[in-house]
Amino acid sequence: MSSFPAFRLCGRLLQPAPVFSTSRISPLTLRPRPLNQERMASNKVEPHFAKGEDAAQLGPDMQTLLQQQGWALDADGMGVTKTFYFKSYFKAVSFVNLIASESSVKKHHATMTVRFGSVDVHWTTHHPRGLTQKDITMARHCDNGAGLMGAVEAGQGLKCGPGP
Ligand SMILES: C[C@H](O)[C@H](O)[C@H]1CNC2=NC(N)=NC(=O)C2=N1
Repeated sequence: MSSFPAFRLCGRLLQPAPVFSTSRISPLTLRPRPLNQERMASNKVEPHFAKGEDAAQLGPDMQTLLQQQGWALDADGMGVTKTFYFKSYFKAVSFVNLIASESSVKKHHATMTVRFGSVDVHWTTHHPRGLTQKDITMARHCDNGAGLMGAVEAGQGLKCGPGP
């Protein structure tokens, strides 16, 4: 049990975690193991295109998404993810509905997490497994839709603050 005080933010119980805990110390090296993010950054993940996709054609479009549009590969390179930020919860939900509408048309559906002022979006293709043209098309649709909904830069989105 932690001896640090716990408090609530946005309904979540927050407990400060020590930077290094003994469970993260390797008995062999006595050095802390890297945090998840560090591990992912040092492990270069490559896009994994689904069987039957033209990787030579999709590759450059994928690189544009990753290098210029703020998308990131997920841990196994089978999907792409991006967080969109909004000034209101209503805008965030409207953005989700915009994507949901196009998803019905294209029969391709994102995993989306709506927060107070942001939406996490993840695209992947299940059959065949990997990244496809559909994921790229829908990711672009998200970028266009975010523009229409007045998405803002990270840090400018609506944040959960202390109540009155
Ligand atoms: C039959 C139906 O079209 C498929 O199951 C669709 C549904 N929506 C989907 N959405 C996404 N993101 N990936 C898929 O592989 C997928 N498959």
